[in-house]
Amino acid sequence: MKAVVMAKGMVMAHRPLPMLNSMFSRSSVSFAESVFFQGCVAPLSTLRARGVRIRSYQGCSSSGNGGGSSPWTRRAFVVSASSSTGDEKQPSVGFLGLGIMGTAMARNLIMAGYDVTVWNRSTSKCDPLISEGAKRGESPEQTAAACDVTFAMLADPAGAMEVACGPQGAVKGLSAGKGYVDVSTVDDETSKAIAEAVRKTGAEFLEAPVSGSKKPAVDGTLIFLTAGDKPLFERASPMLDVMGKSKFYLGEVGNGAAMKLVVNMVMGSMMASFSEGLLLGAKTGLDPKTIIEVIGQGAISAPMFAMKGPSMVEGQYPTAFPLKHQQKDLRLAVELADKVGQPTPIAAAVNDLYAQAKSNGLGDEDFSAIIEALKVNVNA
Ligand SMILES: NC(=O)C1=CN([C@@H]2O[C@H](COP(=O)(O)OP(=O)(O)OC[C@H]3O[C@@H](n4cnc5c(N)ncnc54)[C@H](OP(=O)(O)O)[C@@H]3O)[C@@H](O)[C@H]2O)C=CC1
Ligand SMILES: O=CCCC(=O)O
Repeated sequence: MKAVVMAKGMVMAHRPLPMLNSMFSRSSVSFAESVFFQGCVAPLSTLRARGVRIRSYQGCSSSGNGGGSSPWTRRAFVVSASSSTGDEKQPSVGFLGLGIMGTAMARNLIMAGYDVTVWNRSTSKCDPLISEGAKRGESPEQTAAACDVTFAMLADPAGAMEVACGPQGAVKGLSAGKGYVDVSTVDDETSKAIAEAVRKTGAEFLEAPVSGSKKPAVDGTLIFLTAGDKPLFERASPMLDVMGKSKFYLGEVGNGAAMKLVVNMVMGSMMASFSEGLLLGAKTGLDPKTIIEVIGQGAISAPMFAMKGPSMVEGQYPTAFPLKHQQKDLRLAVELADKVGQPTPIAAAVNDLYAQAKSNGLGDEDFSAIIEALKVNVNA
């Protein structure tokens, strides 16, 4: 099967798909970059007119290979030539909520050639994506009415409910044949309430919270934890593949939310424990950089420690995952545990710590700033 490699909306090379998959493995980025700089064959509009359709996406980071730093030059798409009739129309996509995650995810859909309409409460956040080819949605209702499938990436349960079911909510624009995919991290009850409202319109619902933070969102390597209407899962899969590296279908609505809360409950505790370790070691005179190195070589090594540790030692917390959202997830996890009767004393204690950090003004910092709350406690 022949396929097409594209970057920045331009065709770069035609190769058999298995060859492309190996060429564009994460270790062969330099080839992607050289292909990018050497050739372009046809613009995306020509491909669309010919019925070419995106099949999958490889997030090729150029870092360390001397490539450009612009997100436009850091990736390539693999698209398959469509059937000779080219009769499968690409769905139009709505994206509601352009925060840290939503902006990067919507951008990947635009770059993959989808017809994307974006909406955000603070409208100025739409502007960069509009200049990259998106249409401006007037409201969640109008966006959902205009699109085949609409994604929502909101801060919390209240935001997700407002955007789906509020006065100008997406539900008012939905009808049979459309789909609503909520990728926000919320609790199962919120997700079920949105599912019910969506399904009453005849549209389909999928919850699809993501594991992975700002960089995986930029690189298109998120992990989708989906549940809900299977036909919508199948219909949305090409879009999920553009934004992510894998996807799990977990059955009934609520299971995706629960999976996401389990992941983030563990993550919040890990970060708090790592912070305690760094501070304890430093108090005893150990070099924190050596602590990070030792941890990185053993059984408790984690990409998160390697990635965040060095900046934590410098007292820097560039926001990828805001601390206020980590606290929200711990709170929701503890509430879920309470509902199903599972003791989670560690998560409950860690939730209190994050809540305290949030009330001390750290909410908009990265969640790794939790170490600051422990410095305050220790010195108090
Ligand atoms: N950052 C991360 O690493 C990850 C985050 N998540 C989850 O994804 C979701 C989004 O996270 P992130 O992008 O980081 O968050 P941000 O805080 O950057 O963005 C939040 C978005 O929600 C919107 N919003 C909040 N409340 C409302 C409301 N009442 N009505 C309409 N819009 C609202 C904001 O609009 P406005 O711009 O107007 O404020 C903004 O678009 C959260 O549920 C988070 O837990 C999941 C995985 C990773
Ligand atoms: O929810 C935020 C980050 C989650 C993750 O990195 O898996």
